[in-house]
Amino acid sequence: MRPDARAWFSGRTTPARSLADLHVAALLRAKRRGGHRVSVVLPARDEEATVGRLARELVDRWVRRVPLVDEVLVVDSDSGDRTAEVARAAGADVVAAADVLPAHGTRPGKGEALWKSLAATTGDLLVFLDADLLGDVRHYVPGLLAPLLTDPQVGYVKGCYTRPLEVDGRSVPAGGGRVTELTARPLLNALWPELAGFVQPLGGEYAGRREALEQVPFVSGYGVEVGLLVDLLGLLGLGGLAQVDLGVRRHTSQDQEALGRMAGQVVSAVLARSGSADVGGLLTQYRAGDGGFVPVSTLVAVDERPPMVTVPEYRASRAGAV
Ligand SMILES: O=c1ccn([C@@H]2O[C@H](COP(=O)(O)OP(=O)(O)O)[C@@H](O)[C@H]2O)c(=O)[nH]1
Ligand SMILES: O=C(O)[C@@H](COP(=O)(O)O)O[C@H]1O[C@H](CO)[C@@H](O)[C@H](O)[C@H]1O
Repeated sequence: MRPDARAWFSGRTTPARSLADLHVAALLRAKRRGGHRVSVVLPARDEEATVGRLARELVDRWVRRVPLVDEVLVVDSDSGDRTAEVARAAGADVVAAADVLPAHGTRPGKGEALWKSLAATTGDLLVFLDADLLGDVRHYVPGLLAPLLTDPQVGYVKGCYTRPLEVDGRSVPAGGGRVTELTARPLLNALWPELAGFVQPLGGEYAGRREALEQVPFVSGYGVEVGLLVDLLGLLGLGGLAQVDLGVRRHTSQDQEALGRMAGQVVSAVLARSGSADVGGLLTQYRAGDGGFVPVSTLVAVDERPPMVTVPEYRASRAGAV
């Protein structure tokens, strides 16, 4: 690892493996002293099985009992199941991604849901969590907020963790983060070695200051995490980034073909940022059929939304909020 990445890894990685690692009362004081509002955002597509427990725990613990959080918003990303109803019943605010900034239309993808969340929330600090998290994640929100509440130099914080893999309902202790290990990490190490200290560059749990997040584009699909990391490196410098060790992260996993498409989107986002010539953006995978291999092609080209500060309706709403 390059010296700058190693120094960053050593100096900017803090433990938050459980609530025991955190001084929640001090964080609450720091929030009040700084006059912060905190929004937690759950992008959710077809997560009815998991979003309810997660949203309920967040609202009960971090809004009602300990007011570290001011709003929990589930952004319903074109779900076909009861995600919205389940999240609302659990006490979360819910908005359909398609209903936010309707004049700007709607696009599929996680990054679209996250971009829209900037216009549907009020916090100056935002925390993003996947809606398919499993297990005890009580410490995730305070852990991700801690660097933002205690160090004004930090503008963006990524969670890191070990990644058990859930396969057919069985959990194996390692093997998760397949796109990270097989695609994102090799690419990032080659193209932005200063980011080599990030243990989970694609992780879905992160937090940031609105004043930073609103200044960068959001890749509309699964390239959003790698896009944000590279763009916020450019905006804030390595010194403005941090990571917290959240211990373990379990979530519902997708199959290899789906992750292949995800990897295609990540590669497109990286190539677009590395100055590579316009790439085709078409991924062809193969399914084995009785009569031989069947090609299946998917568009993985980068589609991204501009920095939210360039959106007039957003600027107007924020002017009204000041
Ligand atoms: O079009 C999409 C795809 C995914 N997601 C959400 O983004 C998070 C991460 O997606 P997923 O679980 O599919 O990715 P994985 O964690 O398996 O890499 C989850 O909360 C999804 O519901 C979303 O809001 N819109
Ligand atoms: O880190 C990864 O390799 C992928 C896939 O994880 P798994 O192999 O399903 O544990 O998961 C992440 O990547 C996505 C793209 O950036 C994020 O949107 C997800 O939140 C994150 O889970």
